[in-house]
Amino acid sequence: MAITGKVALVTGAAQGIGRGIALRLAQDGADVALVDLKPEPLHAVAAEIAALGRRATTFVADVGDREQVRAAVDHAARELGGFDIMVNNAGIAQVKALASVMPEDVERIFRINVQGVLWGIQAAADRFVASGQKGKIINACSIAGHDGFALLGVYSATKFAVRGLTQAAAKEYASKGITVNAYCPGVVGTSMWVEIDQLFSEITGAEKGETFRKYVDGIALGRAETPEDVAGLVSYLSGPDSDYMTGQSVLIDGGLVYR
Ligand SMILES: NC(=O)C1=CN([C@@H]2O[C@H](COP(=O)(O)OP(=O)(O)OC[C@H]3O[C@@H](n4cnc5c(N)ncnc54)[C@H](O)[C@@H]3O)[C@@H](O)[C@H]2O)C=CC1
Ligand SMILES: CC(=O)C(C)=O
Repeated sequence: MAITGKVALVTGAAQGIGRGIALRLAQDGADVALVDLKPEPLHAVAAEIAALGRRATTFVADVGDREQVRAAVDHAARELGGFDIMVNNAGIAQVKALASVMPEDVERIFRINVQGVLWGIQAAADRFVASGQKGKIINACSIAGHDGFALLGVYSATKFAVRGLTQAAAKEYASKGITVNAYCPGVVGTSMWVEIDQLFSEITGAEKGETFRKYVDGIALGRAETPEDVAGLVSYLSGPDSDYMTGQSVLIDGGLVYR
C-alpha cells in the first residue's frame, strides 16, 4: 500500500466525498485525522476507520477560521505522530441568480470554500517546512472551477479561486518538496446535490430530482459520480506515483466538462 504509515488530515470528513476520501486513504494504509463542524458523524467515520485497522482521530473545527485550522493540523500531528497529507475538502454550495446575490452571500461562501482552502494550505505547508519534510496538499475544486454554471455563479467563482490558489501554492512550495493539486468532481450524489436540486426547484420551478437528472444526462459515462470515484483520484494524488505532478486541478466527472 502506497501510503502505509502516512498521516492524512481530511476536512469535511463527516459525510459525502470527505468521508469517502478518509476511508480510501485508510484502506491505502494511512492514519487519518477527521475534521468537520459535526462531531457525531465524525465519530462514526472514525469507527469505520478503526474497523479497517487504521488509527483515526477527530477534531471539530470551522475551516473558515485560520486558528482553528492550525489547531486541527497540530492535533493531527500530536495524536497520530506525524503529518504528511492535507486534504482541503470542506465546502458549501450556493444556488442563486447573480441578480439576487448579496454581499453576505459572497462573504459566507468565500469564507469556507476559498479561505478554508487557503488556511489549510498555509497550516499544512508551515508544518511541512518546519519539520523539513515533503508533503502533499490536495484541494477540492469542481467542474464549476472549469466552467461557469447558471445559478451557481458565486460557487463557480470560489472553485476558480481554488484553481488559482492551487497553482500559486504549487509554485511557492515546490522548492520545499511540497506538491499541491486539486480534484474537480462533477455530479456526486451527496447531500450537497440534494440541496442544490432543492434550491434549483425553488428558483426555476423544476420538479424534485429534475435538475440532478438533467446534469447526469450530460455525463458521457451515463451515471452520477460516487464519493469512491473521487477518492480514487485523491488516493493517487496522495501517493508517490503523483510525486512529479503539481499545480494541477484534475477533472474527474465521467466526461461532463472538457478542458
Ligand atoms: N457533491 C458534488 O457533486 C460536488 C462536490 N464538490 C466539492 O466537494 C467537497 C465535498 O462536497 P460534498 O461531500 O458533496 O458535500 P457535503 O455537503 O455532503 O459535505 C460537506 C462536509 O463539509 C462540512 N463543512 C461545511 N462547512 C464546513 C466548515 N466551515 N468547516 C468544516 N467543515 C465544514 C459539512 O459539515 C459536511 O460534513 C466540497 O468542497 C464541494 O464543493 C465538487 C464538485 C462536485
Ligand atoms: C456541486 C458542484 O460542484 C457541481 C457543479 O455539481
